Amino acid sequence: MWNNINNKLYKKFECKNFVHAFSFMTAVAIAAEKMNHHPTWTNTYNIVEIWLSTHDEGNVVTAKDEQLAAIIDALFK
Ligand SMILES: C[C@H](O)[C@H](O)[C@H]1CNC2=NC(N)=NC(=O)C2=N1
Repeated sequence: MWNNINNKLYKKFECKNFVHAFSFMTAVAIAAEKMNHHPTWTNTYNIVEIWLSTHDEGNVVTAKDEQLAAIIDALFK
């Protein structure tokens, strides 16, 4: 589940391996680009950590972040 930490939605995804992590990130990147709303993230081998906030609104959580979070959850398989 996503946690609201310091005005960012945060979630840690544990993937099977690096290939799974990177294919998940690729799917997220395509979705993010389509909605012109982009994650802040890190990847270490099978772990993908994601933070979502809206820079244009002064780095707060907006409906766009909630929307992207739901899409990301749906893409995690
Ligand atoms: C110019 C461009 O449309 C904006 O900077 C977009 C791009 N992607 C973005 N992504 C996020 N997470 N927040 C934004 O406010 C944002 N704004």
